[in-house]
Amino acid sequence: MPHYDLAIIGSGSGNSLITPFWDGRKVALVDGGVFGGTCLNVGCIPTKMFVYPTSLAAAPREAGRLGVDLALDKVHWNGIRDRIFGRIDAISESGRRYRAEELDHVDLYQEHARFTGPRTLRTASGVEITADQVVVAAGSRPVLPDVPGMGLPQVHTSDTVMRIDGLPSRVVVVGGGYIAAEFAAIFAGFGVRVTQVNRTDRLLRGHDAEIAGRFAAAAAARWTLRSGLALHSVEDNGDGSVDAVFTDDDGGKVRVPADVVLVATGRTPNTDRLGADAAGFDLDEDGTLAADGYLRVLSGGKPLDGVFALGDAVNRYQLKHVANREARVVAHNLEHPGRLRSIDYTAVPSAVFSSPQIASVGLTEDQARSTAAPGTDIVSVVQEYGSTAYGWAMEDDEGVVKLVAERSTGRLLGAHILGQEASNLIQPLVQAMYLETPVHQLARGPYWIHPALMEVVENALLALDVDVPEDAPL
Ligand SMILES: Cc1cc2nc3c(=O)[nH]c(=O)nc-3n(C[C@H](O)[C@H](O)[C@H](O)COP(=O)(O)OP(=O)(O)OC[C@H]3O[C@@H](n4cnc5c(N)ncnc54)[C@H](O)[C@@H]3O)c2cc1C
Ligand SMILES: NC(=O)c1ccc[n+]([C@@H]2O[C@H](COP(=O)([O-])OP(=O)(O)OC[C@H]3O[C@@H](n4cnc5c(N)ncnc54)[C@H](O)[C@@H]3O)[C@@H](O)[C@H]2O)c1
Repeated sequence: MPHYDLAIIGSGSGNSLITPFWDGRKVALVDGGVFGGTCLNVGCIPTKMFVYPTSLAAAPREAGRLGVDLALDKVHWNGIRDRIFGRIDAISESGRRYRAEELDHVDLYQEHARFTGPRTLRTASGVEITADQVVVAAGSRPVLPDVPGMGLPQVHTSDTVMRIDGLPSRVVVVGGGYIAAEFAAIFAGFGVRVTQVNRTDRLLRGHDAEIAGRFAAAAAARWTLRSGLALHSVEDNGDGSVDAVFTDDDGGKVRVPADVVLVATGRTPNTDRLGADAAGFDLDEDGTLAADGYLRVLSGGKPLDGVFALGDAVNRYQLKHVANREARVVAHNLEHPGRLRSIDYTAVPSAVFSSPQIASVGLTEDQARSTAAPGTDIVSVVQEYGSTAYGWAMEDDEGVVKLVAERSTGRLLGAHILGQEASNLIQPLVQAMYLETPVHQLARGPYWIHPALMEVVENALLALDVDVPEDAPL
């Protein structure tokens, strides 16, 4: 039975735990999937490598409004696909080889494993591994609704849809979350007839209602949006195409023909396939591992020494920058058991790389108003890109910055941006929330470059009706 100083399940964010500290110590890295995990192979990176070319393909529509006639000649899907995965597959393989073959102190087990005790694992081939310290970085996987037709070759999740052969003519996207929004934009930008179907009227739940509403209006101008329909089945038409069949609130059937159906109905943590019960690990209601602030896994409500978790297996954000931060905390705690550091989830931002983009941090307006202490005055503002010089240059009529703050203190509670470069424009607002910089100081202290698109953020801050102290910068 091989014994290790450290055993890690998951080569995604878990891979970064193998720092020089472990040179001369024994490490087991166990991954039953593709080396490098979700973000590299089937997540953030390949999706964004499709988002950029699709934004170029959508340029003629934008340019025409500005007096520049552009034409899209052809989208070489297979060429784009092969360029993207030519890079990614090579990175995954060289990472795998480095761990498997070039590091004497690391053993890579390329198989599924289950816990048989808190620090004991059994791999699929029957190897028993024990370790002084263990990290669960097992990630999450797509969930498919339990309806007929999910096994048809035309039905995909985000794990497979990026590798399909040839650009389909018609894609049905099922779901109203991040993945649905991003892939609907990718395919629509490439000229595919996209129908996005959501169960409820509300896309991007969890986002500020006004931003989600504006996004839905913008999306409906780019692809077909249907709501109030639940997936009933996918049926094979026998000619290579399928019908995605939905039921409406009255039980009526709606059929949408498609060449590809992308099911994007959420992801579930891989903790159910881990033997968490045998290990005695506590699970939260959503299936994530329960952990304390030091990211030690709980058992019977108490932290297990030397058993840590990170990423989608333990947090509800399901975001790579959160998994990366947790990995830094866990790496420190593994190396310094006497000086544990805790994770800080202050002001976690996120972005949806759709068309238009959305970026968000902090509370929605509804959350701010409903959680405010009695007597607290909440203020908000919506500033249009089109109200700034760069917005005029772009003839923008979609983009907005929405800010939510506390009037008396000028504390920024939430920021929500819809439009071009939203994922970049949000960053000074993330900094302000993290560093607790009041709105009047952020707006009036630093210079903001004129006439950059970022002026829309400056103007939103200036327009927020917060109390400004007399000695505030002018
Ligand atoms: C399509 C898509 C786009 C995304 N885009 C973004 C984005 O733009 N920005 C962003 O911040 N986030 C994005 N995400 C989310 C992000 O990819 C994840 O939050 C992140 O990759 C999670 O990392 P992780 O280390 O927790 O898990 P993973 O990277 O999933 O690693 C877990 C690994 O554990 C292995 N494993 C699991 N169980 C076992 C077991 N029992 N035995 C052996 N091995 C096991 C798996 O094979 C896997 O390789 C996206 C996700 C998807 C699906
Ligand atoms: N840019 C990013 O940061 C990014 C991009 C992609 C994914 N991700 C992460 O991956 C996670 C998973 O993404 P996702 O879009 O799959 O999940 P999600 O939770 O964002 O959305 C799931 C959607 O599916 C719908 N749904 C659920 N069950 C359904 C059913 N049976 N029938 C019809 N609709 C159903 C829900 O109403 C919801 O609209 C996200 O939480 C996100 O954190 C992040």
